[in-house]
Amino acid sequence: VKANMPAVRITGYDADSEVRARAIALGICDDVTDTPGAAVIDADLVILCVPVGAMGGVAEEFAADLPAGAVVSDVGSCKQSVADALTAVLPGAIIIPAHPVAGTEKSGPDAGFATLFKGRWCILTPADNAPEASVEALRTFWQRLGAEIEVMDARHHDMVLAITSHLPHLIAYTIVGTADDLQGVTQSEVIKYSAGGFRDFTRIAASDPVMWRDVFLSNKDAVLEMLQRFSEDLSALQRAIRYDKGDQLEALFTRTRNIRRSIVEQGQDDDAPDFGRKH
Ligand SMILES: NC(=O)C1=CN([C@@H]2O[C@H](COP(=O)(O)OP(=O)(O)OC[C@H]3O[C@@H](n4cnc5c(N)ncnc54)[C@H](O)[C@@H]3O)[C@@H](O)[C@H]2O)C=CC1
Ligand SMILES: O=C(O)C(=O)Cc1ccc(O)cc1
Repeated sequence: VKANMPAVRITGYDADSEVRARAIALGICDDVTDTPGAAVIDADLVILCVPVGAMGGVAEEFAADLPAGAVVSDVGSCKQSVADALTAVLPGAIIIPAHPVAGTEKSGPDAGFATLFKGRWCILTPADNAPEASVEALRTFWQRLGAEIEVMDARHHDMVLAITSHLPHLIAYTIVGTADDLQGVTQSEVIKYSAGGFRDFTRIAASDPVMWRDVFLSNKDAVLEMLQRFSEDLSALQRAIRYDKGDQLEALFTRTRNIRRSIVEQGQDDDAPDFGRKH
């Protein structure tokens, strides 16, 4: 925001006083406050950037100080639970949940950078009664940060992101944990012989534990649905290996290679191991 909209005044609040001090030192906030209420008191737009399980509690803390007409949004990785939590504690407020599908495995104020949202999707999930002018204002805000905008229903968002982002993280956490638990294989061997695929998993598996705990608990239904389908497909592969069905394995691997090729041909990937790319 500082880089793209220098006239916008940014007031920050974080429960951690060290984070508040760092935000000032980095120049990413003009001011920080000691309470959430003081941060929102003259706001046009409030953006909640806390783990998804903490959104409702933070909103409750500033509810009494929120100016009429302010737009309340967020950047959480799942949307229906956030919409429900905010609606419950901010009756009558203009709530437009959002998810910039961009990030890294790093967190904290030092992990941000001005081009993070450039060319990435930002998904808005306004309720049906959200004022059109406010949705358009939030669309313009994210466009000014370089993002491309999609508007969709919160439940649909949660289903799509469950397969494209949440399940890949769950798989990464699992495989790195499984490798670490192996008897008879030392940790140094895992590190020494980790080929590209495993290294990519370790990057994803280094993502913030609290953030991802909250994503899985908050998007439980969609994640469990996708996990069920994934487990069935994995079992089918397991059977194909057990019964030497090489043709089945080859057919699947050919299909998936073609999917990857079509993504690269369309210029929608630069080979970076990053689930946050647009498309
Ligand atoms: N890291 C990523 O790549 C992406 C994260 N998101 C979403 O963005 C949100 C924030 O994630 P990050 O910025 O990565 O995390 P972060 O760890 O950098 O920042 C979260 C901050 O929230 C503060 N906090 C926690 N509970 C609080 C409370 N009750 N009151 C006040 N402050 C509190 C923490 O002290 C921390 O500084 C999450 O909802 C996450 O799902 C969305 C897209 C990408
Ligand atoms: O680091 C990666 O590869 C990511 O996938 C980052 C990311 C994490 C959470 C999101 O909701 C969106 C993007």
